[in-house]
Amino acid sequence: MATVRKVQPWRLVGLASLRAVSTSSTDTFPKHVKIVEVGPRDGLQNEKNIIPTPVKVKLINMLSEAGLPVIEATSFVSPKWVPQMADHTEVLKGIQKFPGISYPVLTPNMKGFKAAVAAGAKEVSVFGAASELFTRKNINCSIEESLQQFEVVLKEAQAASISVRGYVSCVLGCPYEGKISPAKVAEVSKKLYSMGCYEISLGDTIGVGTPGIMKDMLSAVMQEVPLSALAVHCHDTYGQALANTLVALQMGVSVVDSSVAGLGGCPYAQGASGNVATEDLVYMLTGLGIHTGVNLQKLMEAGNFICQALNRKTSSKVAQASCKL
Ligand SMILES: CC(C)(COP(=O)([O-])OP(=O)([O-])OC[C@H]1O[C@@H](n2cnc3c(N)ncnc32)[C@H](O)[C@@H]1OP(=O)([O-])[O-])[C@@H](O)C(=O)NCCC(=O)NCCSC(=O)C[C@@](C)(O)CC(=O)[O-]
Repeated sequence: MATVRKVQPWRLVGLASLRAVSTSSTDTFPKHVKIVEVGPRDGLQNEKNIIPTPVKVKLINMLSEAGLPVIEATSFVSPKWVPQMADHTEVLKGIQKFPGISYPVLTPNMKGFKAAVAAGAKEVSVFGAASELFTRKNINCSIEESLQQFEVVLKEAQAASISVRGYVSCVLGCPYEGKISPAKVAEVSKKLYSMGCYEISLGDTIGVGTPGIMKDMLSAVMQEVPLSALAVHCHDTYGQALANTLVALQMGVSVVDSSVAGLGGCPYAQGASGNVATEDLVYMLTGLGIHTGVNLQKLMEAGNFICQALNRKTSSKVAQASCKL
């Protein structure tokens, strides 16, 4: 197993000087980007060995210290389907809730929603897909049935003043169906938005997309859902996540999902690697002069902590570089 070197503050001096390298053509980018940190959920859900609950709680607390505005904490899904998330209640109850930070959790149905609310959730996410086969593999129903379940969750959530985010997976390709049409992504996104999801996160679940396809897909979705309600969620399987995210930013998207240390994958999308690393995203945004409110050094400490706990090398290029500088 790789040894994870500790991030030394002096190494960040090198990073700070690199940050001066910025582009002059930043006019089309948003001034501020909201980062949705999905590491504790998307990042850890696929880990084979059960991670002790205190490690998950400490990771989330460290990410809060780093200033991430949204940290997806866990999933209220079936423990038979995703054993790693079975400690959802303990995690959500155990973390320190920082003022101004949201800690959403995944809830596929009413059973998950009720358990999440009982554990103190103030925000939840429903998760659909633009692919019939992926929906079947992931949540054991058709797209239509999934939307019917989500509608019930949304009604209950609205009555309880709980915000709901909606995911659409497989927006740039599906592990079972291959190509997915932008029109299908737009259709599912529109339905989730019309039901009351305040934000739609568009997931390149298996990281197969390239910038041109991202542009076509976003152009179609933007006809149906306001730009201000869109987020992108790019996995980095083919090394395209930052490039795809950059295109989305150029098109005006200002919410980006990412995972500390680039951890992750989906149990129902074999071979998919983690999301774009939050460290790499923050580094790029800082270079573009885009504000995130995230402290890169504290973020790298959180990445270092979880990589040590998992006995694994970080997938963040920025964290790797900072250890070499
Ligand atoms: C949706 C189900 C539950 C349907 O699973 P099912 O087997 O069709 O459900 P069921 O209603 O027949 O229930 C089966 C058992 O699960 C229980 N159950 C039922 N619901 C719950 C619940 N909420 N929490 C806890 N337990 C639950 C239920 O009580 C029952 O227990 P039993 O009677 O056998 O003891 C299942 O398919 C499931 O849990 N799927 C989760 C899959 C998952 O978490 N995937 C990863 C997240 S999605 C993702 O990573 C993509 C994303 C979001 O990151 C974006 C991207 O990258 O594209």
